[in-house]
Amino acid sequence: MSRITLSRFLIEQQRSANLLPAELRFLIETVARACKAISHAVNKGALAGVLGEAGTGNIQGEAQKKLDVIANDVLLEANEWGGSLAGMASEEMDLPYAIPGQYPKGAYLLLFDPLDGSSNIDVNISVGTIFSVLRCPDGVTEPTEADFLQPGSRQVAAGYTLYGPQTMLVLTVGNGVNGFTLDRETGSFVLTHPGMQVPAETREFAINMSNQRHWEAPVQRYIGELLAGATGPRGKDYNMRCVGAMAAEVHRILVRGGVFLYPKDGAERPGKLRLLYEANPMAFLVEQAGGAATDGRERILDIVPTELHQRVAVCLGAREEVDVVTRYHAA
Ligand SMILES: O=P(O)(O)OC[C@H]1O[C@](O)(COP(=O)(O)O)[C@@H](O)[C@@H]1O
Ligand SMILES: [Mg+2]
Ligand SMILES: [Mg+2]
Repeated sequence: MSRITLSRFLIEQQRSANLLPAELRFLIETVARACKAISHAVNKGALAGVLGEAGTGNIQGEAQKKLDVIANDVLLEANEWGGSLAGMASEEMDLPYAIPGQYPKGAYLLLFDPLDGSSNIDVNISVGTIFSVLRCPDGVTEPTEADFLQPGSRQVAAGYTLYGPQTMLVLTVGNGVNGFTLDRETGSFVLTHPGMQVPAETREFAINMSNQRHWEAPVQRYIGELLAGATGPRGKDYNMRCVGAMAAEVHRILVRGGVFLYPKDGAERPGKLRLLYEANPMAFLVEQAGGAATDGRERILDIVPTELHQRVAVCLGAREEVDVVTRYHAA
């Protein structure tokens, strides 16, 4: 069987499905190249002196790891020549980055979480990069924050790269979800997981149980019913898995099913995960794979953002489970 590389796959999408303008294809290939470089840094770990704290903080008051900063720089550098892009926004940058005037300007905006699950990095557990692509509004050459505040339903591409036992890039351009494994010998991402699908039903959930005291009543009720197992209202036993990196949780769901929740955890915080570069791209992927994604009340992709680093509650994965959680919030 001939191997389909990411480049070949993207060219096919451009030609046959007519889904992919050349500019968007270049952009995705550039992001994939940057992720390869991040993967090398992650793999080297202590050998390259990349573990530990950077000694700085981001806009959200979180201490940055060295790899948060390295991954952000790699993505910026790979993309800052412009070409396909008019601007970028990142978890690790307070403000959006407009492509400087001397470079050609493209039609797209790129948003990313350069290193997701960064508390895992020093203990050699999976981390990822999450990205989302929007169209730059017509006539805008110097995008500002307002230009990035588009609902997730307007994404033209989204994906993540998971740096685990294998490095995998999982992508949607609005035509299903496909997974590519990095072949280190050839340096190519190769299509290994075509047409990924989230089964409608599951017996597995992921949530950080240590926040239980902060959850609202509908989430307490839902998780209580799962924990009650076969003798409870759901009539089956559930298993729990929680990696502490959203990219890994979503990957598990895309491969073998499940549901992941990061609910509202206290009056002062609507959730932990960021809407524009975590929840939206993952919601797009999960929906494209036949699953569902809500904040407990509404579809994540319909939320109109008001801030670049806005947080949101997340419930995504198996449609049946997400429907139950969303119904309990409405009750
Ligand atoms: O440790 P907690 O509170 O459960 O948080 C875990 C969540 O936080 C995150 O690590 C946030 O991502 P960052 O590492 O990019 O800040 C998610 O990937 C993960 O689901
Ligand atoms: Mg993250
Ligand atoms: Mg991050």
